[in-house]
Amino acid sequence: MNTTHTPVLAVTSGEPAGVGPELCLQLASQRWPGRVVVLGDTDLLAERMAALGLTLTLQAYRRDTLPPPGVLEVLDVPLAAPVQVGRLDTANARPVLSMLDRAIEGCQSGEFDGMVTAPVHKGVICDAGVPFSGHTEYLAEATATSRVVMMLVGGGLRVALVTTHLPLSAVPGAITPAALAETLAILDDDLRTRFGLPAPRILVAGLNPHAGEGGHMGREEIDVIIPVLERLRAAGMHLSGPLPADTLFVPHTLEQGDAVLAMYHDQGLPVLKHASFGGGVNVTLGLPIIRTSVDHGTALDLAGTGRADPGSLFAAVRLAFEMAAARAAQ
Ligand SMILES: NC(=O)C1=CN([C@@H]2O[C@H](COP(=O)(O)OP(=O)(O)OC[C@H]3O[C@@H](n4cnc5c(N)ncnc54)[C@H](O)[C@@H]3O)[C@@H](O)[C@H]2O)C=CC1
Ligand SMILES: NCC(=O)COP(=O)(O)O
Repeated sequence: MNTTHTPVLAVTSGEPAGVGPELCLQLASQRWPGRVVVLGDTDLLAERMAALGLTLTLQAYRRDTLPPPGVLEVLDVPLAAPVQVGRLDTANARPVLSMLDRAIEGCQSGEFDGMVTAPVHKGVICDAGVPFSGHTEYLAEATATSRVVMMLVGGGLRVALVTTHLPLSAVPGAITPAALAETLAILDDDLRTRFGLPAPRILVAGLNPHAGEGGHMGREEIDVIIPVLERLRAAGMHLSGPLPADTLFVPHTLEQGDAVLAMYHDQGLPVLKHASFGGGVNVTLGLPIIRTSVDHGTALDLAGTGRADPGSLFAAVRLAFEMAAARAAQ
């Protein structure tokens, strides 16, 4: 690793009416192995700080000026409309996307070593007229990456998904041989290169109850999943499955793998969140840049109360620094 380089992370503060801004303020309470730059509206952050009785110093981010210890660096991304805590406003949807654009641009140019995202509200961005299904898909498009993989880490588990934010009715059609093979290739590669596992063992879930029960409860296992797994095993990957998803998560089975590949969002994430909510991290694999995120949403019900748990954001920042260090060491 280049010892003279101080790693810099961009942290987008997300939906301004939600808990993101106040969680970002709490980043100043921790010591980090590099610079943490919060992207958001400076006035809103100052307002939220005063409302919660927090005493810390906000300082405008300047790329070439190291901040004194203990201050929170802010890269100002002004909002379009005043914010009422807990109340969504479509007027602020585009500034929320501008935070992402600025962070992505900074990661691509080398200004930032990675980005960490506080939660956005997908619905209000769509209501503002911008089709948006999640950071994961937005980042893939913005970086011209044809496939990325969502993986959540926490509670001793790593759970990746073949499909992300699509209606349940569209899931079977999206489990194609290409989608499954590309997802496994990205997962296998990132577990080796970014998570230090030289021969990752992946537990692959079936799609249907009991992994299709020999074709009596669905044919996706026979028609798609088994042939892909056989092909990739022959190519050297360590894959188990397709395993019935209801028993895949029992301790005895989990011990036999380093990561789980679930077929869809609500097959994998409820288990992960049950095991780790408040301390889990969402990582986007397969991107040319480093991106981690919290495991929770905008929590509009908690915004402005100071009761939101910052544990997941802290874990996301920690992991992004670790990934940046691993990349620098390669
Ligand atoms: N990374 C992201 O940008 C994510 C965004 N979302 C978005 O957030 C919005 C709201 O989603 P919901 O399903 O309501 O999930 P949510 O995570 O916002 O809330 C679910 C429950 O968890 C609680 N909670 C959330 N964060 C917490 C924290 N830090 N500390 C303590 N309690 C916390 C909330 O108060 C609520 O009771 C949706 O638009 C969704 O798409 C959801 C997940 C991730
Ligand atoms: N359930 C995870 C989630 O919704 C986060 O998605 P993304 O915004 O990280 O794509």
